[in-house]
Amino acid sequence: MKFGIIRERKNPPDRRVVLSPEECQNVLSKFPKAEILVESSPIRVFSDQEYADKGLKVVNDLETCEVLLGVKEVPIDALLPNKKYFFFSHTIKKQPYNQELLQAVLDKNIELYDHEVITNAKGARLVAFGRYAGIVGAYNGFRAYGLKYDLFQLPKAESLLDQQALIAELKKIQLSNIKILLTGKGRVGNGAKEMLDAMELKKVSVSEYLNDSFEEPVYCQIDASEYNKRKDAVRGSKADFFKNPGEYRSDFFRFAKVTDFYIAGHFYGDGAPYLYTREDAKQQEFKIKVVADISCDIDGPVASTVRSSTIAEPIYGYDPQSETETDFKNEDAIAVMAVDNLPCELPRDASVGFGDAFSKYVIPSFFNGDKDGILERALMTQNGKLTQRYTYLQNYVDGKE
Ligand SMILES: NC(=O)c1ccc[n+]([C@@H]2O[C@H](COP(=O)([O-])OP(=O)(O)OC[C@H]3O[C@@H](n4cnc5c(N)ncnc54)[C@H](O)[C@@H]3O)[C@@H](O)[C@H]2O)c1
Repeated sequence: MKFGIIRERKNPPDRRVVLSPEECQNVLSKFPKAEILVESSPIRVFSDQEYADKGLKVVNDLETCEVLLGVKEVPIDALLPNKKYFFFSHTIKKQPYNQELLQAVLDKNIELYDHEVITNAKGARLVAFGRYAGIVGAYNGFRAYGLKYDLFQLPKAESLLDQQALIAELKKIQLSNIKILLTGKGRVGNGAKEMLDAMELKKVSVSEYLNDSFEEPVYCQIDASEYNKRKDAVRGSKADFFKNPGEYRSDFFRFAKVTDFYIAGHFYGDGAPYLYTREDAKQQEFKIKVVADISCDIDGPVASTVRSSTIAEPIYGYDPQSETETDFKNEDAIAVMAVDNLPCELPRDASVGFGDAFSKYVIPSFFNGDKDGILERALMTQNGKLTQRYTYLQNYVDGKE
């Protein structure tokens, strides 16, 4: 089986890669029937030379490969017909901007495996960049906090080598006894938690967070059952909330009243209540003044996120009273960090972590007859048609929605 590591071609340039030079070596040593070619790239976080140094062939043409591995969407004119491709196609939610891409995939008889739908039998995702979004998002949030109050100036994450370098910077800062709230206990939430723990911040329970005062900065990590409650006052649960989000209302305001810096790392499901609305943010008691919104749902559950921001310009201000954007340093402004491609700021670590999971869960499937069904579940297109699991995209492909 011949794999090809493709060059990323999307703009702005993405420096990440599915398999690092070391991970390629691991794959080759574990699977004697595997071959890997690497398409030359001037922007990849690992240089052509780093691959060559590990004995890999760096080429300009992947025509002889059967399986092509990439991260971001492949531009239509760069798609090679009749190949198996892995990348994030951003089509499973019928995203309008990638409708033509999915049509082209079908026209070119490509077998598309989307990273987002690589799952185990229970439906849990197996390969993702979320942890790195959490790591960078928490860091960027502290950076925003320092800039808003002119307390300290952290360098941009993208200028630092890896997670350890980010942690080293965070350890230098002095914080007063602020309260930091973190929502989400999945990949993103726990990535952010890694950073808070590395800073040796004290973790407190919900009741301590809401009721007590501290002599040092503290944080509290909460999940859906803590920031939502059932409308009928019956005791709810996370599982019940996932099933019946419409039966719940937000219970976030009690946290908003005591929080200085909020890190949003939850998933927001359709039909769930907003954590805080524009009205909530207008209230005198609403205390939050810095938000690192890693979840980054626009104009929705975290109302101050009126747009996403960019790695180049990561912070903007939201004025709750006028509901408009303003200078984030203004006294009444909420400083918002809502970068939607955070893992790109830590391309080396993100690629290593992603590749580790990819070679553990996906590569073996090519050599064991896909005994766990991983390839079968992730395969979206075959023989110029959507596979059974993805026929719900037919109207989208036909241009009817
Ligand atoms: N800004 C970025 O660059 C970036 C990068 C990656 C992911 N994200 C976003 O971060 C969010 C979290 O991603 P993740 O990988 O941590 O997800 P995850 O599935 O690993 O964790 C989701 C968390 O949200 C909670 N949750 C609340 N309501 C939920 C619901 N209805 N369904 C499922 N979970 C629910 C879960 O309990 C859990 O704590 C997603 O919205 C994702 O799009 C942003």
